[in-house]
Amino acid sequence: MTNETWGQVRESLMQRVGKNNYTTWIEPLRLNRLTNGVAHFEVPTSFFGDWVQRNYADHIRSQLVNAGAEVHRIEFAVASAAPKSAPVKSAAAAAAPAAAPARPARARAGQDEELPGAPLDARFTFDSFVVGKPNELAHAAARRVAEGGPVTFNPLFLYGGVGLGKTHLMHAIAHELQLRRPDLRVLYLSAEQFMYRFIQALRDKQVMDFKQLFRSVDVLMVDDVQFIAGKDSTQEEFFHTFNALVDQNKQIVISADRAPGEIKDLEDRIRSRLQCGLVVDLHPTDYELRLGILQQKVEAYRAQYKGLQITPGVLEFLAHRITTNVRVLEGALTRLFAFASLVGREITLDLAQDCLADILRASDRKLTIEEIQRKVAEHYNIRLADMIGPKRLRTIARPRQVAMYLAKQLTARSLPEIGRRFGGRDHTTIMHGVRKIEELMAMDSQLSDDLQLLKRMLQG
Ligand SMILES: Nc1ncnc2c1ncn2[C@@H]1O[C@H](COP(=O)(O)OP(=O)(O)OP(=O)(O)O)[C@@H](O)[C@H]1O
Repeated sequence: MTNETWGQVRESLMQRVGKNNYTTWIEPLRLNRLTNGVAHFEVPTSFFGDWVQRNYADHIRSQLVNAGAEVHRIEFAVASAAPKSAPVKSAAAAAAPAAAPARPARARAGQDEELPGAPLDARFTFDSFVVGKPNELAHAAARRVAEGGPVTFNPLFLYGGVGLGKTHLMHAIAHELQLRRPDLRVLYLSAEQFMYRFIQALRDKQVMDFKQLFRSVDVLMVDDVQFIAGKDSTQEEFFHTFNALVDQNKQIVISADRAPGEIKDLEDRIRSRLQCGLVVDLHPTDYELRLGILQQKVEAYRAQYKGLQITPGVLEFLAHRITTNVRVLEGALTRLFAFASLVGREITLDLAQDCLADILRASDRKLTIEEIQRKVAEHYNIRLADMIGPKRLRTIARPRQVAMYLAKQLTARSLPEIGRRFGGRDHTTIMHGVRKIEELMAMDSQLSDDLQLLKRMLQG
């Protein structure tokens, strides 16, 4: 196997494990050799090797096999030239991907000490972030923090499903702060990196240094905080760091894939602290936002692929069909441009359908009414059988109407078809249920929050 193959495998690993995990754990790996079905990798520290072995070795092996390499086992050994205990900074900083220009978040204004942050992706700025209804509040809050003025809400807690722009917004805040307030010490890292640093500090008996470092920043941004749930000592340390910074009136920005109240195994005191500031939701994208993002990306591609034509309607088609997340949407466009330029053809609807058949098929997954009923029943803690049963008690009838409403909104089923799946009810009953929920939603914010959450879970 060549290093080129490993390069390709790394690309697919990034898709599988997510960008943050990739940057922290995969990028620093160096393929040494492949002999007798064993792939040998160099790692910066033995802790690093253990971690990757436990969490990512299976992924790595299966991607290597997919790329045609004969690999039965993976081994990790500490690189001989590497220092005995490499700080996480070296893992993250060494990881700056060649294709995505990145620069590490550093201490500024005459402070020599480098902060142990993850690299910032130079592409993730406010300029390149497309704002639409689903993300306008998150964007406005991020902008406010990026002004670097007095702290008005602490923390800013951004949450939303996969690939909806949380990391992008956090990097944008960091970039903007570095421009506007170079005097501030801004630290961005993932919760996983926070834990890694902390464990390393424990092992090297440098916990005081760790505490001091984290308490000396002006703006702390921690991505994917759900990662620390269930990790007791890391949670404890995070809690203390958090409190110390809030007490000093330093800004904290947190992101997660769900709201603080929904993160399982998170200590109550942390949960309630996280809820103290501004909690903002990045909603799933709508058609207009997806189209806006595609149009912006196409502009960037035009410079790269000069002369490549794209027929009207292709972007609308993609925005309509690929609804999963922005990362998939971007991936589709990248593939389309690369393919069209290789074969020297215009990007037409036919070409898009051919070249993106797998992505389009995957996005086509149809939500069933049964799935909706099950999720709604779970959410309201009622029995699934009551969804189709005759009970008229409000505690059961209301969730049933919520499920009817979602079935109408999220599937292409007609009212009579929906009625059949709700125990043979008449279509007028379904219509009444849908209208009732529409009316209530306007007055009842709890109900409208419930609906947002259910939609996100069902479409996620
Ligand atoms: N509104 C937007 N405008 C432009 N690009 C966007 C927007 N939202 C997301 N993206 C792009 O989509 C990709 C995924 O976004 P990002 O990594 O910020 O997602 P995330 O919410 O942090 O996901 P994860 O939960 O996987 O960490 C990035 O390339 C980002 O630039």
